[in-house]
Amino acid sequence: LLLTDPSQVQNTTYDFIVVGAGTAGNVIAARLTENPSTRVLVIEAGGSNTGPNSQNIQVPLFAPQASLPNTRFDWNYTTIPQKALNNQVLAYARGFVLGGSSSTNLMTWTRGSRDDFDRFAQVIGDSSYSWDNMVQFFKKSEQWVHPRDGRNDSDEFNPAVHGNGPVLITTEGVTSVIDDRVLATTQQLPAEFPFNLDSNSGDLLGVAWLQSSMGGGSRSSSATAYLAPVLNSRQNLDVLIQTRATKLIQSGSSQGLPQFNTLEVGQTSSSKRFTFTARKEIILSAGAVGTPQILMLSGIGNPSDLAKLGINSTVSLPDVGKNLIDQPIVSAQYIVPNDTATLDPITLGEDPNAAAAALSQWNANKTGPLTSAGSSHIGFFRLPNNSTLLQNGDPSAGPSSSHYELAWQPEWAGAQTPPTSGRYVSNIHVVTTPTSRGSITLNSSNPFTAPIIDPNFFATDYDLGVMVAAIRSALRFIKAKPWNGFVLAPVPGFATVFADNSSDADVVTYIRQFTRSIHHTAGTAAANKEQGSGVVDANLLLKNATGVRIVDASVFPFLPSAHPIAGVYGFAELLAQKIKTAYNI
Ligand SMILES: Cc1cc2nc3c(=O)[nH]c(=O)nc-3n(C[C@H](O)[C@H](O)[C@H](O)COP(=O)(O)OP(=O)(O)OC[C@H]3O[C@@H](n4cnc5c(N)ncnc54)[C@H](O)[C@@H]3O)c2cc1C
Repeated sequence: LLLTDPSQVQNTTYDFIVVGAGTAGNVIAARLTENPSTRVLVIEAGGSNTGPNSQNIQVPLFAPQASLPNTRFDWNYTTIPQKALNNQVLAYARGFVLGGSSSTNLMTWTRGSRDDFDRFAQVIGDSSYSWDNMVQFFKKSEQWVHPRDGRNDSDEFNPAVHGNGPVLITTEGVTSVIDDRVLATTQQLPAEFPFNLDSNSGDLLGVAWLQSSMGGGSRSSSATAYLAPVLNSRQNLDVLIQTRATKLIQSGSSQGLPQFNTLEVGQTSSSKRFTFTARKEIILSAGAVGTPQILMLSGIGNPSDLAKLGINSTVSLPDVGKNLIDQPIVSAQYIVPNDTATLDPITLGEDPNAAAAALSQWNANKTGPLTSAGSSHIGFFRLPNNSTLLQNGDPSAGPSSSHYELAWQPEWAGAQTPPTSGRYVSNIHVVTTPTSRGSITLNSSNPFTAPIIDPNFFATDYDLGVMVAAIRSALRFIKAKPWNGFVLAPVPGFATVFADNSSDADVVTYIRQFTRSIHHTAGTAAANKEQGSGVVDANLLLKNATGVRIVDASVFPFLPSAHPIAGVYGFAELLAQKIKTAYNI
């Protein structure tokens, strides 16, 4: 049942309570309720993924609008001023809707590398998280569907890599004017930019066709793929939306440890509070911002920090909210001939007729330019082994992991103020193995006050150096022969960086002005095998307590050296199985 007010919930006790109907939360809820005798209550702060404006979270090309601040789908967070970015305050998107950030993200689907997951296994102390074991859970979460335009996609992916799960994965719904040029560049410069048929195979490196979580011409989220098919048919599943978990309440002790089986919820700062009890566990899946916030509101964190806000300590776990990892992203744009069929006439608003025609085509049969997620290709790369950036050690998980990512878009994209006309190709650059760490801290003991968010971008010279290297690498790509006569010039704001004699200082100036978050927040309730550090153990159970497990991006001790959501789904599938085994359900 879908419920919108806590007073509508008929029962006060369930087997499991899941906090957050986001990416991971819906996987857990859907898998646990496969057994009809297991009763699950899900609490979600945001609203429905259907209804007013929901086209923005369905149409692939509208994905950048899905996460805009001040919409009903976003938490509307901002960061504290970022010192390394000229003290800019950045928008910090998080999905506030059924499906969480899987309903609002940019849909890029990358698992990461074999070494990324083997490092997880080592740090968490459990071989379940190794690449070889995770493949079955990746496959359990997704399946390949063919691109919307019906073209032959056999040279765009490897079917053996993909599975038979609910999330739909595909390449762009339409081909683009840059596809041939990107592929020709991989042939011309194969040493630096090799072609990779499917970078979800564990071998991440090289340039691949971009895979996105969409199918049938629409976004595929945990709400559409996992929740919607079972929500009305399973009597043992209740989902309460528009309701926030305000704190965990200690219900007693078990095995000499504080036990948390009771959850307090409310709809506004001053509204009545309700409590629900879990017979077995409360599973926090509120994401890398929400989960540490709930823990700290419950007295779980650094006791002296919490005391300053008048919160009594229940469990001392100083790493709650620490170790925030995010990846910085910066874009560059190039001017291409005005008769080029880029996506700009639609996305920049220059041609309202083209935009209207594209929307009616999408409404009629879910085909056409709106079935593009924006990028055509994505590449993951390593610094050269002799790079001075690696002289103090390699922060990546191993030789199959990346240090940076490049992607190419047949349209204007980036933080710069967009023009209203013209045709462009954009290049994005991402540091995928950053060494900077930020934090989530409480601003107040009021659960309806946003926490203090600090991604702490470019706190290390390594991160800044990798971004410079990524931009220089992208320049070698775009200055290669296949782009001659097509890329006419960089946009004026990128001209200094583009110049053959640009200095590193020029590149850094650009980076400081235009870097944004890619919104891959993770690590704020990290899993760790060491006693005395981290927040959860190898089974993702809260340390020094009983009754609480955490399944979301906050448990990643590192980010995969790619986009994280396929890994979040994979972890959630693995944990659903671990929980079923633990309770014999
Ligand atoms: C704009 C944007 C673009 C991104 N692009 C990509 C991409 O292209 N590819 C990729 O791999 N990753 C991308 N990411 C990251 C990816 O989407 C996330 O890492 C992933 O979805 C996180 O899953 P999660 O389960 O940890 O959290 P979420 O999916 O965010 O779920 C958390 C849920 O908990 C709810 N919640 C939070 N607090 C409370 C509370 N107190 N009470 C009740 N409910 C609560 C939230 O409303 C939300 O529904 C992007 C993220 C964003 C925001």
